[in-house]
Amino acid sequence: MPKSLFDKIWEAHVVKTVGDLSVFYIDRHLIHEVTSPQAFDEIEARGLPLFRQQQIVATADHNVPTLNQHLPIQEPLSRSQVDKLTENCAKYGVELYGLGHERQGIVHVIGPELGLTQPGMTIVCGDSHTSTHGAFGAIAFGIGTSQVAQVMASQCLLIDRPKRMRISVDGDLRPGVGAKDLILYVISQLGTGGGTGYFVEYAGSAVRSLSMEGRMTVCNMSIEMGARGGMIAPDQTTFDYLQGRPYAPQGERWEQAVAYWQTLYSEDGAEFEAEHHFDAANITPMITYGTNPGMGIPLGGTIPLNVVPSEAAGFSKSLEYMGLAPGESLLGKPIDYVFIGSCTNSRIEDLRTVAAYVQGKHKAPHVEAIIVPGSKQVEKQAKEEGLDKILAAAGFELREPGCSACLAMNEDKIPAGAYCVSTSNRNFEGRQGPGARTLLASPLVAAIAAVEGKISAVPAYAELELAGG
Ligand SMILES: CC(C)[C@H](C(=O)O)[C@@H](O)C(=O)O
Ligand code: SF4
Repeated sequence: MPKSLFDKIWEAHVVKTVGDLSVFYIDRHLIHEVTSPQAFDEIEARGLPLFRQQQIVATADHNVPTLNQHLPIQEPLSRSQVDKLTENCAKYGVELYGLGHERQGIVHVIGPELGLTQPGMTIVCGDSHTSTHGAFGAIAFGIGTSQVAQVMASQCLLIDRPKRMRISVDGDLRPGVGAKDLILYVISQLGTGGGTGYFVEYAGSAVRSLSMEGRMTVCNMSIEMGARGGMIAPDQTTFDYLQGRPYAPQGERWEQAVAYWQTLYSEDGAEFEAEHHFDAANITPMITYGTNPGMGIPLGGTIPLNVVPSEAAGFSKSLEYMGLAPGESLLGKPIDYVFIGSCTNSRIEDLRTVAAYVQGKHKAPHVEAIIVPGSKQVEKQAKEEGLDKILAAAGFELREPGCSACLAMNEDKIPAGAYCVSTSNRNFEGRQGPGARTLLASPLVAAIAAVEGKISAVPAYAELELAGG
């Protein structure tokens, strides 16, 4: 029977089945300061050793400040979380890319960057956006804290097998439309529960044409439609990205690895419990207007006038929180903040996109524009390429790496009532600070909004529309 990409990796990692559940082997376990302390406590309380601590890699990202990282963390809770991680890693011999390390960064940015994330692997982390790593053709998913302890103790998880879904996007993405628009579009079509119970494979020519950064953006947001994870079959783009990275196989082992990775694709006739097809030509620059990532519309569109009765109450509450009305267009809406960052869009390509647009321009005076690179390496590369100067000249503040205002667990908060165009992945109430109003969009849409001081059309796309393209 023809196998899917998911089937191949799944079957290679099932140690044994117990009724409907499988003992599933984990190749890489990534940890951070938020969800690891309780797991370490449990290991400690039970007097267990870490089964394979060399397969665990840690970073400090959620609680780190993005200014003056060389100084002790001021905020007591954040400091204790990060200190605890450092202590636990030292005690248990876990490799840590902590604050001050030249390769520190958001866990989902540094995994791929270090070459820890590889095709065919199983990767978990106590973090929902672990789905990001699926961009390399891995089965990667977020787990709860008790499961973090389970993997620490056994390098395995007891889980049920998810159903398979394939989402194909074919055709060429239009100018000004990127990976973020693609995934916001898909989620707006399928809804935040559209992927529940499934593991998604993204396929089709539009997906194939994306860079690794773009593929990570897409897989990152799989969780926002309820999916367990997302994945993309590895190809030459994947191999080129990985070659020479610190943890990537070298020499003869590289050749062997590539030969194996080339077998990782869904065969013709492979079975999927659900399939969806989209045409890339229908995807426009996107923006969200509500308080879940499924509430997205084309940038030039209008907020729906009404929704199905079962969702009416939530819809009204959401619009009230956002200070927006049904039928309203977002174009021309003044904004207060622009946040470029998060594991969705804080990689070098994202910073390049922003810099290319803002070069020779300046942000609007009333807008605060913050760029938080995903990792020290992204920050370094941005400086090497001179992007820091372009961004500074345009009035953008380039900070130090971390999760930052994506979820405001550090000092970086958007004030109550303020509108923030954000390249992150969640627009929940209070996500960026109590009362903050988040509008999710691509780095390009965010950069344009910063310069214009209001939500504005993407020029390349608008011209195309005017030309009848
Ligand atoms: C703090 C962590 C557990 C959480 C997650 O699981 O996703 C965070 O990263 C987020 O994005 O909300
Ligand atoms: S950047 Fe945001 S979404 Fe990503 S791991 Fe950090 S808090 Fe979660």
